[in-house]
This record gives sequence, C-alpha cells and structure tokens, in this order.
Amino acid sequence: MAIENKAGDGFDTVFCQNDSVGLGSHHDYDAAQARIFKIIVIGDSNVGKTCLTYRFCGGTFLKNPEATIGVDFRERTLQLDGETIKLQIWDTAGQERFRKSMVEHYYRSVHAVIFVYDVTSLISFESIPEWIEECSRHSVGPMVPRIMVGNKCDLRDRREVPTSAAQCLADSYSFPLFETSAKDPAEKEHVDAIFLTLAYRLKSHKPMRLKQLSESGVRQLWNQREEEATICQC
Ligand SMILES: Nc1nc2c(ncn2[C@@H]2O[C@H](COP(=O)(O)OP(=O)(O)OP(=O)(O)O)[C@@H](O)[C@H]2O)c(=O)[nH]1
Ligand SMILES: [Mg+2]
Repeated sequence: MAIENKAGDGFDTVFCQNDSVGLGSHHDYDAAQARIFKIIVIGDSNVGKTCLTYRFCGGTFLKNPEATIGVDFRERTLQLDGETIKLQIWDTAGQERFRKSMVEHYYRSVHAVIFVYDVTSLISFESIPEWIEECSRHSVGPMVPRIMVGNKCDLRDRREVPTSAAQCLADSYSFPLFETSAKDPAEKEHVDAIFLTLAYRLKSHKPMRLKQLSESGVRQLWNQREEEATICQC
C-alpha cells in the first residue's frame, strides 16, 4: 500500500509495473557506466532493515536474519528512462554496540537516507527523531532526500503506530511516508516502488562529476561560488 505524500516535497510514488522501468538484477546492463548512489538505511534494531533491503535486492523474504554487525552492503542496478544507475544500499546495524565504530562511515558522502520503524513497536517509532538528529549531526545536507518507512504492516492486529501519527511526524519533517511489509509477498512491488521513488529523485539531481568539467568550467564554478559568498551575509 502507498501512503499519499501530503508534504508537497516533490516526491511521487513510483510503481514499477510497466516496462519503462527495468529492474537490473537479472539483466546484463552496462554497469560500468552507471552512476552510483549511496543510500543508508537507519533505525532501531529489529525493525526489519535487513529484510527490507534483502527484499529489494534479492527479491525474497530473508528468513532468520541475524542482527547486523557494522554494515551489510547490497546493490541493485536499475534502468531508468534509458539510464543505468546503481543503488548501493548500506544496511546499517541498529544495535549501538554493533554500530558505534562505523557511524562516521555510514554518513560520509551519502545520497539518500531511509529511516525505518516497526509499526508494531511504538518505541521504534519514538526513536525516529533521534535517528534524524544523528543524521543532522553528521552534516548530511538538507538536499539529501530522506524518507520514512513503517515496516511489518502484515502484523495487523499487533499494530501500535497509527498511520495518522506517522503521517503527522513525517509531515513535520517534510518527509514522504511509506508503510509496507518486507515479509508479505503481496508487498514486493511496493517495496520496489519505495526504492524506485528514491532512485528517480536521485536521478533527477544529477550530481556533478568534477572530472567532467573543463578547466574553464571549474574556473566559472569557482567564480560563481566567490560571488555567492560575497552576496550572502548569513
Ligand atoms: N512479520 C514481519 N516480520 C518481519 C518483517 N521484516 C522483518 N521481520 C522480522 O523482524 C526481525 C528483525 O528483522 P531484521 O531485518 O533483522 O531487523 P534489522 O532492523 O535489520 O535489525 P538489526 O540488524 O539488529 O538492526 C526478524 O525476525 C524478521 O524476520 C516484516 O515485514 N513482517
Ligand atoms: Mg539488520
């Protein structure tokens, strides 16, 4: 299921049921040419970060996952509107003792952040502002897209976090909210859609590759920065 994004932040939910979106894990794309985007998945232990990323990259529900130590890397190559892009997904550890030596690495040069809570655990939802704060403390810029995901929607009669409360929190940060289940096979496409939504957003940002700039281009950029620095007094 997709939660309508009321934040008006330019995110559209993308569903991947048509052929214009290629899901690259089973195709032979020219991955060498791909732009690579680093996405980190953050949240309390046991909310299902490993299962969600495994569902997206591996296509199935991972039975009996172990607690993540440090970070696990997963990758998926996508064809979006004729361009090959690679999502490098950092599945981080929720447990403090397994993450503390890694935190700096998580946030370095990140392109997008996914905050995950468990809809059956109010505590995991209440932790979200702390995760957001940690992210800001590590100088993740405001232009880096962030989304919130409530996982384990299949456990309907154990739900502790109402959609309305989650939407309210997401709105307060202007983040899009998604609720889903890594376990429910019927949600497979929705899990894909969440990552694809982010991928489209990242694709449109077109991060600049400095080595592609000519010398005059670099000079122009530098002058522009100098001008901005003189004008801006804040
Ligand atoms: N019912 C249900 N259980 C899930 C779902 N996703 C994950 N789980 C279960 O939740 C538990 C924790 O899942 P993980 O993916 O290991 O959680 P994590 O957030 O990676 O935990 P850490 O690595 O410790 O940070 C496991 O027992 C999973 O089987 C889901 O969508 N529905
Ligand atoms: Mg994990």
